[in-house]
Amino acid sequence: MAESILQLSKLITDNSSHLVSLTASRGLTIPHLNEQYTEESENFRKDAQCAEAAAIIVAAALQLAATLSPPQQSAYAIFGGACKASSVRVAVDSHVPEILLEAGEQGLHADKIAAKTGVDGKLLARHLRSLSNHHMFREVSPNVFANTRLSGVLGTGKPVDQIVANPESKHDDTSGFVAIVEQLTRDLHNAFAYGLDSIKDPLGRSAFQIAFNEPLTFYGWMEKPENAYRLHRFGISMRGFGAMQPPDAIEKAHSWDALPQDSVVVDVGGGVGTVGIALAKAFPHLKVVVQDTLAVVEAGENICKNSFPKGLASGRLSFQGHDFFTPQPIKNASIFILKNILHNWHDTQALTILRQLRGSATPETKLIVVGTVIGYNCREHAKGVESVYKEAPEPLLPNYGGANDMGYTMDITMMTIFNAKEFTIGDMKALLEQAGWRVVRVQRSVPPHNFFDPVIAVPV
Ligand SMILES: C[S@@+](CC[C@H](N)C(=O)[O-])C[C@H]1O[C@@H](n2cnc3c(N)ncnc32)[C@H](O)[C@@H]1O
Repeated sequence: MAESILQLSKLITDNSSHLVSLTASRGLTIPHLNEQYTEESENFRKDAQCAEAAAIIVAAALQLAATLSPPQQSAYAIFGGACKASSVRVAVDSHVPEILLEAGEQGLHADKIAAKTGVDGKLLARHLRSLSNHHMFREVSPNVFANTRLSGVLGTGKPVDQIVANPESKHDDTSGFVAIVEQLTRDLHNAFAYGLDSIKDPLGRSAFQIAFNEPLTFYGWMEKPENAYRLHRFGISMRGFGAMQPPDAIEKAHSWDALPQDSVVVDVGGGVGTVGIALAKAFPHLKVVVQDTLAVVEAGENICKNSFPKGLASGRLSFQGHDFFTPQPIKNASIFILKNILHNWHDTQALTILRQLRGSATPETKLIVVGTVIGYNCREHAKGVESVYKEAPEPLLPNYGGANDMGYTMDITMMTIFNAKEFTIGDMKALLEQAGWRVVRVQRSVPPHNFFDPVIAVPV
């Protein structure tokens, strides 16, 4: 026990020195916790060595806390998470991060914050104080609160008057992160309470379906006219997830350069073409086809007419309406991409999607599945699969523990909404094999970029 405390402390001190000297030598800055958040403040983490050192420090600090805190308190922090989510919802729906951005360093009294949106100042102060205990907001003097980096990311950056006058468009033209926060803490939070009911449900309904007494799937529910705001916000939240990934991630996911001239790359369920456009721009020798539902590809084509008209005109990029549960019409693809698709579907439906692609694959076609690969929390690898992943050093959990929690949260979220999952490499191998694909390589990324993990498979 004493030895593990010393090992963890050493990881913290060694990597802190490493991080400080790396950033100094590269002219990068580590932001202060109490600074207002800016996108540029995260620049140091774009350096892979800095990102790794930071991840090790965080993982070690959290493991040290778990080791030394009374277990009841550590457990309380986990099972009491609903209270914190409730406070976040109060803060975000009351536009507190935007109000405090305008208030600046000295902060604002909770009564004045509350007056801007008509909530109760005394109750609001208690929510903000509870969050400030985790450095989300800070109490600069009794009942006076200011932003920190953590509360800053909960704000859209828009003027408060504008949001209050037009709350329905709060998320328009934003990075999408606050749309994710609102979606999770408003709608999905109700569904999370029904996880136990779902795993016991003889009808196999998702927790979402039980909570909302809804026979439709989550997507079907969002398409109801009364959920127009939710559907709109969902689209923006997808952009938010995209923004959390490194911008050149798709370019690094495969040796695109090595593909012969005019190789056909099909992004199946490619949305409005975010990946397709990036690939066609970076690798003009490819022919990229983005497939999705008709309404989505029409929207994508319109976006592309503005952002990349040359791609459309030259035929390097095209959009095609296609239902991925039906036979794949492109029979000469070098690459099929499935990015963030399989985790939305139950295994039986995911299997259909994969089999439709297998049915149209040539012996040389490769399938690239991109999403989160959930790490086992033990040091055991999937046999027969080349895995490009740097495990965290002992005595940390191999997958960086608490420094790498988002994938696990996403997994439970997918279970809650869709009865679906984020895949471990074992799950992925098994599913792909059933559909006639063999996994040959997994390229997992070190936190925080680890929900963009390409899995390469070939036809069996
Ligand atoms: C989570 S989004 C992923 C989009 C994109 N691949 C990305 O990573 O940004 C899932 C996509 O699947 C599309 N989709 C849903 N059902 C589909 C179907 N039956 N056929 C084709 N696309 C579908 C949706 O329209 C949406 O664009």
